Amino acid sequence: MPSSEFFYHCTCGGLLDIVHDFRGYDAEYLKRLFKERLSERMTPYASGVWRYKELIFPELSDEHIVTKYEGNTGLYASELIEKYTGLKRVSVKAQSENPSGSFKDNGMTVAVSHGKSLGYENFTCTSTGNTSSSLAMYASIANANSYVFVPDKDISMNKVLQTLAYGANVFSFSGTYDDGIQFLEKHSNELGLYVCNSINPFRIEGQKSIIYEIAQYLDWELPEWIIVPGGALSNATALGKGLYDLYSLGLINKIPRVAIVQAKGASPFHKMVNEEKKELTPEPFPKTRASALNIGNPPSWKKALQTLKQTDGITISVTDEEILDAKAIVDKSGIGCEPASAATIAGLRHLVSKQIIDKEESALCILTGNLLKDTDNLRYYHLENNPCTSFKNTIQYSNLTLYNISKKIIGKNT
Ligand SMILES: Cc1ncc(COP(=O)(O)O)c(C=O)c1O
Ligand SMILES: N[C@@H](CCOP(=O)(O)O)C(=O)O
Repeated sequence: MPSSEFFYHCTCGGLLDIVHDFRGYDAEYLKRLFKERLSERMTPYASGVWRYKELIFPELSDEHIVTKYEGNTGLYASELIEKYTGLKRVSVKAQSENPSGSFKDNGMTVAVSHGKSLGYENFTCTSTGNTSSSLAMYASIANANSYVFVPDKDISMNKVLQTLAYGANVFSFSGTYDDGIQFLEKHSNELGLYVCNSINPFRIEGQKSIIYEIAQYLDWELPEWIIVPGGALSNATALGKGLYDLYSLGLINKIPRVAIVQAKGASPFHKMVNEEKKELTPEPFPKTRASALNIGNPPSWKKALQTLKQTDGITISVTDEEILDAKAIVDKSGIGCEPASAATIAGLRHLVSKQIIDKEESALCILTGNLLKDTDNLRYYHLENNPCTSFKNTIQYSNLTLYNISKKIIGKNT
């Protein structure tokens, strides 16, 4: 039995937020501490999240930390991406290299550690597949149970299989992520389940580490723009909060501008900002091939609005075609990502072409999920959509035909 029940909402109905007292922290001391911890091995501080424990969850005793040394992901530049976006100074942070293959691990390690510290043994989430894979992985590491609720359509089966493989109990339901959240908000406490969706403020605290790690890697000087995809808006929320921490602690001296990119078919936040509305109108039937962004009622929209205010940020939406074309570029660059992540590259290309981002400025895109998370879209883009690479035909070629065809194609490319 948990020692105390955990609630996610304030009595006003809004989501809870965690406020730290950073008084007494010195920027130079923190920089030294975080640098020293880069050489840690097999202690919680070897994690790219817990390295920054003082800024995330200082009160937690180390024995409660459930970690898989998440974070510590690559920061890359690519000529292909530079050409595609039209920006000379662009880099990508590959959260896709996290242990379960998505940025969710940065937040999940903190949420599961917190739940365990309260004595919970039963964890839950609703998910389009990445949150559930991440939760299932950490719950198993913690010898706990996970119960996850996934929509019965428009999500990637690879992610559901990954979730099952890690040992979760999976319930599929008819509806979207938004319906799943409503269900958990109503029933989780009664069922004794600890919710690991991003309505849980500990998820947001953990996800702040993404921007901490980027800042530390870049010697505390950030690019002019940071671009994130927007679904439930947890990433955008954590980014704004993390940037504010870094700035108020004196670890950076300038806050970059944030651009949040939504998929056109699931863009209620962008619409609200664009139409200068005060309240978000939920999209009842969100629909995008970037299934991780298939969210019509993002729980964290108020917090994400705060990010826009604090960073002089902007929003944009991009079509599925733009997302898949941008994804093909990221994949071909050798970095790779799932469609939702590529929304950032598609968005950046748009912003540069509209001169909202100047060609001389610098930008960093956060790639949120791994290339292999969604093979349906790979099949659609590279096989179904492209007669040249139809495996059905290739297998039927005789050796001689194959030799002649490949010689022709290779000759054209060299
Ligand atoms: C791979 C991936 N990218 C982007 C997102 C959107 O992030 P957020 O919901 O924090 O806006 C998600 C899921 O939420 C995701 O799984
Ligand atoms: N893409 C997400 C949906 C948002 O989930 P949350 O963790 O922010 O609640 C997923 O993978 O489920």
